[in-house]
Amino acid sequence: MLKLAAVSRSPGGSRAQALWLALGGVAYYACASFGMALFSIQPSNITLLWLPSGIGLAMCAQAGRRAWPCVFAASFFANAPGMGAQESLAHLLSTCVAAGADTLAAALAAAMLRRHLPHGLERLSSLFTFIAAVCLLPTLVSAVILAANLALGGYIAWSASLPFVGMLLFADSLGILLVYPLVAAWRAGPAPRPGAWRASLLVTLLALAMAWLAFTVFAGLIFLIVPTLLYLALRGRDQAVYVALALTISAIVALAARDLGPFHVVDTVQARFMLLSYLFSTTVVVLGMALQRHDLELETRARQDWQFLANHDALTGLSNRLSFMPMLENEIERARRNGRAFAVATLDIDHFKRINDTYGHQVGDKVLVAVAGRLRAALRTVDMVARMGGEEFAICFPDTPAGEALLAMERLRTGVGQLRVAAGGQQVTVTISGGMAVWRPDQPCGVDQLLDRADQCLYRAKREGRDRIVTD
Ligand SMILES: Nc1nc2c(ncn2[C@@H]2O[C@H](COP(=O)(O)OP(=O)(O)OP(=O)(O)O)[C@@H](O)[C@H]2O)c(=O)[nH]1
Repeated sequence: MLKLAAVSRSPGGSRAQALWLALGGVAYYACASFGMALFSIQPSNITLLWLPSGIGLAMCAQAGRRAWPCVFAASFFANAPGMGAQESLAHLLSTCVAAGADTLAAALAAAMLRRHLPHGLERLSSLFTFIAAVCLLPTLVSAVILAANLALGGYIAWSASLPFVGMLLFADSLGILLVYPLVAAWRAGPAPRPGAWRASLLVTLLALAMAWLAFTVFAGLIFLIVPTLLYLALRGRDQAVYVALALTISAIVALAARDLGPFHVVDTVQARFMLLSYLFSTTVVVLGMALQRHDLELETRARQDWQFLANHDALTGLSNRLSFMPMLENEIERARRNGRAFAVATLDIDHFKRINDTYGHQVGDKVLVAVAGRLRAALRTVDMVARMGGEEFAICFPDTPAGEALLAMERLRTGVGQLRVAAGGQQVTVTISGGMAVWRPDQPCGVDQLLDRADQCLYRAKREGRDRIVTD
């Protein structure tokens, strides 16, 4: 699963941020200049991949408004030669509008990221929100402005503006999709060990070699790049995966800019191989993702099982002491806030040792399960019952005055007395003794003290002859 952290605002001071912005600006300018040279389909000069959109987003997500002038300047200087900014005032204005649109897209994407994915691209389920809100929407706004600006400036015909918007939308979104995860993973994760890079490097080289061969020898190889990168996505470290993805996609776009290669097929043998490769890669990718999801489900279920086992008694399924104590603590907090009383009881099966000694441990266990079942069935859903250990149980009656809780305890005592547990040909009956303490707002006390008071009452019930409830 793709797990990414957000590009956060750095607490590292304004100096570090200035350096970050300067580096971002240079990277923006370099990628934009190279992009126009490498990734454009000649002679239309339409850029197929605009990595600066991702760099601009990372800069704005990191530094907010302070990044805007840097993005604007980097975009302006990258666009200026192509748009002839120095030739006339009109061209200068068009270049400014283009740089403004790029800055707007970056700022908008950062704002959408903060609003819709404050923790970044953390889960597979947030990928579609990321694509729609952070990639497509901001780039659509800038693409429309850019296309209109170019048409108004006479750079392109109005009839070409619509396909131009479509191209920009994809090119800019792709830039965000490739750069943002890379930057986020770099800033969030620990630096990978050199050894971890070796395997990733080999797979990256394999993907790059496939891209080159697809454009020179066998077109269908283009589709086999997908399962190769999927292997890395499922096995490699985040940083390595995003580096490989960015490099491979950039290489493909750069190769395609000169010659459409595998995307321009006339040879039937090549076309059939492409078809098979496409079907194979689609199957592998879908299967891989489905298996990944299945693995995650198993992991989640195992974690839930462990959590249940840690908080519950394995024999009776009731909560155990470990989970009962914090529940009781919460209840005390709640009662303190509301100024309401509530009751706590501890109860114990009478002469349980005798049952074990007479009928054996297995019957003793059956008695414990039967008593636990009766307690759970007779109590309200809001009441909390736990097996505290051995044959001792505890109950918390939230928001319940002493009289009502005592009635409930008496009902439990009678109910348990009516239980019949089969032991060979015989029927075993049991009784319980209980001690009850009431937490009152005018006499507040802590968890240990409250349970101790209930225990003292329980001892009294035992001393006074068992099969009874005593309250303090
Ligand atoms: N079968 C079974 N017995 C258990 C379990 N946990 C504790 N016991 C037994 O429960 C018995 C508790 O005995 P005692 O503490 O002497 O209490 P008692 O016999 O119920 O006597 P009073 O509480 O004074 O009425 C011991 O024999 C323990 O071995 C369990 O999970 N299963």
